[in-house]
Parts: sequence; structure tokens; C-alpha cells
Amino acid sequence: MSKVDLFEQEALALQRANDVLAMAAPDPSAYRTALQELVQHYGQLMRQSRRLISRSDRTERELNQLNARLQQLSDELDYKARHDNLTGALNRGAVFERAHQVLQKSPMSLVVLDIDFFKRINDEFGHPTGDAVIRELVARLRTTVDGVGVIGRVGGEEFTILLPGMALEPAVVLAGRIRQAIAGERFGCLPARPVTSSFGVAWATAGSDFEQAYARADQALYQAKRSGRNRVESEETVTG
Ligand SMILES: Nc1nc2c(ncn2[C@@H]2O[C@H](COP(=O)(O)OP(=O)(O)OP(=O)(O)O)[C@@H](O)[C@H]2O)c(=O)[nH]1
Repeated sequence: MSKVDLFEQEALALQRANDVLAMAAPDPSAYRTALQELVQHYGQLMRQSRRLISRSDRTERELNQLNARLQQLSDELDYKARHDNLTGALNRGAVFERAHQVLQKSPMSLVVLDIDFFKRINDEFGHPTGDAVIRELVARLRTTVDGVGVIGRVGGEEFTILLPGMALEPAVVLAGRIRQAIAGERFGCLPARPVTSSFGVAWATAGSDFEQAYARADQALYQAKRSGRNRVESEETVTG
């Protein structure tokens, strides 16, 4: 297939002008014709170049906007993959990942908590009220652990709070404050009855296995449930 020369007309005009220049004694009208032709093609080239430049500027702006939108969508996807969409807390996968990262560098305490008799709340007041209770509970967790802990929703009505660098004793004290922040004041979405939670607290050394610490906290939580609920137990108070 023969190649199309986009500048065929311009090349011909240039060739004719060169031919005139090469003549030993050209006729002035030949100069004039060649110059006119060159002026016409040169003007045309300038107009087309301006159009192309402005089109390419527009395309670049559109591409930049598309790139920014793509980045925004990718950030949104990343956020959704790591957060629980009911509460905005980290989801189970993300909070476990964060725990592993923390334990690579420092020790930490962790609190697991579970809303007491949550099934009854759903059964008596409906699932939407149950959802509202979960949201309001996370809002209270945020107010209490703001800046100190990382909140994750690890199950339907079960949450974990990572407390990087915090020893077991202050973590138990903090869990007591969270317990009080939940049980101490009726929920706006459920004024008819109090909401309470049970807590288990454990401590993990730097470099240790998070799953094992989580199991110890879970055992303590189980003990808190068995001992009457609305209370805090730590791995040190677990009796087996
Ligand atoms: N509204 C709502 N309910 C949920 C959600 N996820 C789990 N649940 C409910 O949470 C309830 C958990 O009930 P159980 O595991 O029996 O525990 P519980 O009633 O809280 O009792 P204890 O933990 O022993 O105090 C179940 O009825 C689930 O359907 C959710 O996202 N929204």
C-alpha cells in the first residue's frame, strides 16, 4: 500500500519555489507565482497547526480529568474494600492486617467487645433499629478511643479495638470507660432500654502472633458473657 503524503501540496509548492530559485534568470512573474503559492500554503499550515494545538490542549485537559476521576474511583474502591459500610470502621480483614503491621514493630493491647443480647434488640425493635444501634455504638467507641485506638468491626455485633503500645492494665481501664460510655446513657435510636456490651482484653508482645492474642481476648470476652455480661475481663482474669 502506498504511503499518503499529508503535505503533498505543500511539498509541491516548495519544489516549485526551489525550481524558480534555481533558474539562472527567472521571470519576475515566476517569482511572484511561487511566492504567492508559498504564502497561501504557509498560512494554511499555520491555521491547521493552531487548530491541532488547541485540540491537543483540550485532549490533555480531558485526559487529566479522566485520570483524576480514575484515581478517585480507585481510592473509593480501596476504601470500600477496607471498611465496613454500615459504620465506616475497618472491616475484619483490614483490622487484622493493621494488627499484623503494628506487631511487627511494637507491642499492643487489644479489646474485643460484643453487644449483649443483640438478637433480642433485633427481634423486639426490628433489624433497622439493630443497625442504628451498631452505628451509634461505633460513634461512642470513636469518641472514647479517638486518637489512641484503631476500631474494627470483626463480626455482626462484634468489634475489636487495637491499642498500639498500650500495656494491659491501662487497656483494661480504657475498656471500662468504653463500657460505661455505652451502658451509661440510653441510645438515641433505642431510648426504650439500655444497650450494654461485654469486653475481653489481651496483650501481645512485639513480634508475637496476633491470632493467638485475639483468641485470648476472645476467651476473656466469653468469660465476661458467662459472668453476667456488661463487664470487662482480661486474659489475666480468665479462669479457664
Ligand atoms: N441489625 C443487625 N443485626 C445483625 C447484624 N449482624 C449480625 N446481626 C445479628 O446479631 C445477632 C447476634 O446474636 P447472637 O450471636 O445470638 O448473640 P446475642 O443475642 O448478642 O447474645 P450474646 O452475645 O450472648 O449476649 C443475630 O441475631 C444476628 O442476626 C447487622 O449487621 N445488623
